[in-house]
Amino acid sequence: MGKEAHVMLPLEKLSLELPNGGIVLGHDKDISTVQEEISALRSRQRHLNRRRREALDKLIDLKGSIRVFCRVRPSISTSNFKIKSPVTVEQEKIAVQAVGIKKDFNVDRVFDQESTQDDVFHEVKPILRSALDGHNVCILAFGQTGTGKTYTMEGTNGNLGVVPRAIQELFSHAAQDSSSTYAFSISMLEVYMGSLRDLLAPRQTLFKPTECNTTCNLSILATKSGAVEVEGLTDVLIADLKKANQWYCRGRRSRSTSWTNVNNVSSRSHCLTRITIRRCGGATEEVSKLWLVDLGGSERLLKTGASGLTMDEGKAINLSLSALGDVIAALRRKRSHVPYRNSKLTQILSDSLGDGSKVLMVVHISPCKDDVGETICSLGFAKRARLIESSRELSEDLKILKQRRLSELDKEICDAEKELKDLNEQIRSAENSLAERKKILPSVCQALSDEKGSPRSTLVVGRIDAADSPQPPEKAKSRVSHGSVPHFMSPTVCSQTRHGVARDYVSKPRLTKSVSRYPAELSGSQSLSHSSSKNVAKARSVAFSSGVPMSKCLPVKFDQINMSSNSIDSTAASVPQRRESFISRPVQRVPLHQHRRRMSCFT
Ligand SMILES: Nc1ncnc2c1ncn2[C@@H]1O[C@H](COP(=O)(O)OP(=O)(O)OP(=O)(O)O)[C@@H](O)[C@H]1O
Repeated sequence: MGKEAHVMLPLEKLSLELPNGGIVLGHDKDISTVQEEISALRSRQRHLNRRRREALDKLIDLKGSIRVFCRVRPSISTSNFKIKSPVTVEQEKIAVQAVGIKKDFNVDRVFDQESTQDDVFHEVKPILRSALDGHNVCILAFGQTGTGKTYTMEGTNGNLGVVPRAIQELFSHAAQDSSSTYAFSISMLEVYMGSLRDLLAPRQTLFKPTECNTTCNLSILATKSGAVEVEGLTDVLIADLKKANQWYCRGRRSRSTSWTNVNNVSSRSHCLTRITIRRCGGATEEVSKLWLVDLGGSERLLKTGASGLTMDEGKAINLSLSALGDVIAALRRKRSHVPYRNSKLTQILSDSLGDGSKVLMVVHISPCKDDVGETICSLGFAKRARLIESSRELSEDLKILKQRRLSELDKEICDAEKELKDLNEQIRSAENSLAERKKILPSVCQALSDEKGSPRSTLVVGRIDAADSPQPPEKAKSRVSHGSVPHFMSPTVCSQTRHGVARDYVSKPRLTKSVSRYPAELSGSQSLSHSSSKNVAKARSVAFSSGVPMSKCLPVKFDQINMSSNSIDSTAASVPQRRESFISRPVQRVPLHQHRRRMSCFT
């Protein structure tokens, strides 16, 4: 036997067997170990997610489920000398001082004239996590006309506002969180003169551009579970951030705006953007709504110089804002009846303003002396909203305790998020590694799973009961012409002689393990002389007929083990001893050798 000869060894002899039945290839981990690792990481991820959610809920409850921020618009005075503003601010306090007036207001956070869109969004971000966790969330921009509500919510191209940043944040979180899958959809509508307009409705080409070309006057329905739905409102599933921004821009363009003395592009309606979040984690699906509302500006009609339609629009805005004020007052007094139905605006938001939901109101004020009256009105509104949380005004001691608890919860959330980030990385890399293994050893994986349930060492030589044996693939099946033996293996004269010997073994049950594990006529070269694309199926059908899963065999060069060239035939015919390799005959070396090389690409 020359150096070219090869033998076949069962895979388990070349690798380390694990107690769980898996096989370690080389020094690497096996597939089942990686799978176990992934499931352990996932269970830790679930635990941390639960902890993070609980801490966030506590934090938001402690801070107040209705939070009020105040943003002061930069002064737009063009005159050279600076007029002292009647508004002075601290971190959580605003003082308004003018002739005969001195009022202080407390809010949860003040953004002064220098504040940036980043500063505002930084404070808004935690409440978005609540929306992702399954709570209904409502973010409202409120204030006098021209004070920057639209600037805060929409922003400009270079200075994105809360809505585009929130959408971005939702997608970014969804990409990072491997414990749940998220689906987002967007709807936009405007409450205009007491009726609802669908801002994302398909354009009706028959309308002239100046006419109302979006669905008007939609009606509001309350479902049995208490959820509110706007009948017929377009809800677009947004697959990615790009699509989301496209739809959002489209909705913005459809808004009703007009010129007033106070604002060149004054919104003449309340614009409501709704992001519906569907979170699927395991067997449960949670649906929550994130409302981002740019309220129409409260205005003194004389001041805005509005007349005709613009005046009517202003009146409608003021009416619905006053209805919102009534709802807030009823919630504050914990009234059993909350007058949601007094306006379309409050009706739509009714399931996102009350119990279980989180509300954030950003009140916008002007720094100008001329606007002091409106500033005090807006801050009065903010104060009422804030009082919904009864325990707001605390003693200094309690404030310190509360602050300490808030810091603890903050830290808990940060730690959990940090660990979750690391876990996500680990899960991703483990999943990649699992996919790699599955890609590299498809035949091995298949054979290992096929083999489950049958003892690894049991060998049946000869006829196999069809019910017990794995079915060969269709292609292999078509070639079978002699029972379970493929056509290309139909017995030759020589092989029939040997077959007789093999049959003798079958009749002696105790020999089933000790015989060369491959019957003589199924020697390596015969079974493995196929093209690589077909060899798995064919080799399997051979293995089936021999009772040995082919994928457990790895070819090794003859000279790597010490064995005589004719040992297989001689042992088969004589005393059957356990033998786990066999030698190809010289004439069959080339195909087997080729096969070895092909098989090597799987290892
Ligand atoms: N923080 C800010 N920084 C820079 N510019 C601002 C800021 N706030 C508002 N502005 C500018 O002030 C003008 C009015 O703002 P905006 O249209 O957002 O007001 P509004 O409250 O939405 O008014 P309306 O209620 O009439 O729609 C805009 O030109 C806007 O760019």
